[in-house]
Amino acid sequence: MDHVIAETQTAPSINSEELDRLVAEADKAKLKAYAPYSKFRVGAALLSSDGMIYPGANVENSSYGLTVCAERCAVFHAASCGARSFRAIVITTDISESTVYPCGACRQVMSEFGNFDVYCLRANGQISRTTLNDLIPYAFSPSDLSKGQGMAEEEEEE
Ligand SMILES: O=c1ccn([C@H]2C[C@H](O)[C@@H](CO)O2)c(=O)[nH]1
Ligand SMILES: [Zn+2]
Repeated sequence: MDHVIAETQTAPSINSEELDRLVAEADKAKLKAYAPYSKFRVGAALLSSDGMIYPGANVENSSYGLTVCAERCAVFHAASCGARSFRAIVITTDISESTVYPCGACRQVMSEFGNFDVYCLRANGQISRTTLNDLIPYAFSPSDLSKGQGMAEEEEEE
């Protein structure tokens, strides 16, 4: 874990063997990216609390806006297999010069399933560790929906 730069105060949620496996799976997933337009390949590997690893890659579309990022692909993959709780995600790109972090849409989608560690891997092997809480403070969350319930009832009464 020496090569991991911690950008958060919290303790790591996974050990170095788990990280190695996730890195290998994310790198493998990146090779399957469908990115003919941007040529920007992204791979992700999401570890569920029951020890399963769900890979994902970005999938682009000729109607550009329909593109789905690697992170959301991994989350939808996992959720559609029944997973609901996660310990960490590793994201990898071909960029060495700087760390690439998940886009806003993916931060929101990941945060639906709580707070977990986000490892961003550079092509040169350097890894930055952060958390969803740090990446998306004040995220809209499932509990926000119930807060609106009272308002809807009040409106009905009028
Ligand atoms: O965090 C990110 C940022 C971008 N992309 C994808 C979307 C698109 O296919 C390409 C360029 O934006 O990279 C991801 O998969 N994850
Ligand atoms: Zn994204």
